Amino acid sequence: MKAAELVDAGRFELRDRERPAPGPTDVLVEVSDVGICGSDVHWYDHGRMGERSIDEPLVLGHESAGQVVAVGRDVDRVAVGDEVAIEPGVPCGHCRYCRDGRYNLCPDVEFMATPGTDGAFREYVSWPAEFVHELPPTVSTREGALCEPVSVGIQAVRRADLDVGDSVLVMGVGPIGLLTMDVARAAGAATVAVADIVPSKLDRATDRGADLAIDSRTEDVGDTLREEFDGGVDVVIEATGAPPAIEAALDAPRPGGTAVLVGLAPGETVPMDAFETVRRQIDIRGSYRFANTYPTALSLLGANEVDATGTIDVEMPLERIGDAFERAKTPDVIKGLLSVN
Ligand SMILES: NC(=O)c1ccc[n+]([C@@H]2O[C@H](COP(=O)([O-])OP(=O)(O)OC[C@H]3O[C@@H](n4cnc5c(N)ncnc54)[C@H](O)[C@@H]3O)[C@@H](O)[C@H]2O)c1
Ligand SMILES: C[C@@H](O)[C@H](N)C(=O)O
Repeated sequence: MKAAELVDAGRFELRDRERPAPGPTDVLVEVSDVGICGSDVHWYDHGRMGERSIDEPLVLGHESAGQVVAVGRDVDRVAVGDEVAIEPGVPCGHCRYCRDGRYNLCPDVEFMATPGTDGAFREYVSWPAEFVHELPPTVSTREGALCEPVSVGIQAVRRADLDVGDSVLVMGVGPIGLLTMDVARAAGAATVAVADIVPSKLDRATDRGADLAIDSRTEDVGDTLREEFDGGVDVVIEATGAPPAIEAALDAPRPGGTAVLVGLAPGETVPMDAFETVRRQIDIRGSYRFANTYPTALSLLGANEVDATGTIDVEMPLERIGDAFERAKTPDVIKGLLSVN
C-alpha cells in the first residue's frame, strides 16, 4: 500500500509499505478521506511538537474515514463493507480515567499521528474495532473524517454545560471554532458571537450564521459583549491558542458565566485578573480532545446540524499531500482534505 511518510520537516515521501493485517479485535479500513489538522501542519513545519520529534518517519493524519475491508475473528460490531469514521485515540481501558469514562485523559492513550502511532495518510489502517464508528447512510466519508474536529467542539460544549437559550462567544473561527459554533447552536445556544483577527474568517462565520462578529484587532471583545449582552455572555469557548485571545476570553463571560479553553498555547503563560475572576465568579475549564463524542458527531452530521463539508476549502489526492499542506497553511483556508482511495 501507499503511505505518505513525513521524513523530515517540510518533506513527505510516498512510500510502499506492507498492508497491515488486522488482529483478532481489529478491523482493516480502506481509507478514503483524511482531514488536515493544525497539529499535522505543526509536525510538517517543525518536525517536532514540544519535546517530541520525528526520529522515525511518521504518517500524519488523524481525521479519517473509509470502508471496512476485513475484520478480526472476534469483531462483531462492524462488518466488511461498512463505512466507518476512525476515532484516533485508543486509551488503555483500565486506568482511573478510562474507568470513569473520561478516556481522553488516559495517560497511556495511543493517538494517531504522534511518534509511535502512525496516522491515516495511507491506503489502509488496521484499528481496534471499538474505536471505529459505522456511518449512517446520510453521512459521507468526507463528513465522517471530520467527526474528529466536530468531536473537539462537542467536548467543549459539554464542558461548558451549555444551556438552552445561552449566549456564546467563540473566540477564533478556524475549523475548530466554526464547527464549535454549529455544535453550540445545536445544543440550544440562542445567540452566537465570534471574534477573530482575520476579516475573511469573520465573514465566513457570519455566512454560517454568527449573530455578531467582532474584529478583536480593533475592538475590546469583553467591552463589546458586556454592551451587547447585558453584562457579558453565558459561555465563552476559546479556540485560538493565542495568549492575547485567551486573556480576552477570560474577560468575556458575564458574572456567573463559564470560559472553556480549547486552544493550545504550549509553554505560554497568560495573565488573569484573579480578583475579577473571583468577584464575577467565573468558571474556567479546560477541554482536551474528546470522549464518547463520535456517536453524537454522527447524529449531528446526519441531521445537518453541523456543516462539516462547508469548512473544506482544499481537496487533493494523497499524491499531492505536500501541495495540500502548503495550501492548508494559508490564512484564507479553513480545512484541507486528502482523498486517499
Ligand atoms: N483542546 C483540544 O483538544 C484541541 C483539539 C484540536 C485543536 N486544538 C487547538 O484549538 C485551536 C484552534 O484550532 P484550529 O485548528 O481551528 O486553529 P486555526 O489556527 O486554524 O484557527 C485559529 C483561529 O484563531 C484566530 N486567531 C488567532 N489569534 C487570534 C487573536 N489574537 N484573537 C482572535 N482570533 C485569533 C485565527 O485567525 C484563526 O482563525 C488551536 O490552538 C489548536 O491547537 C485543541
Ligand atoms: C485532538 C486533536 O485534534 C489534537 N490536534 C491533538 O493532537 O490533540
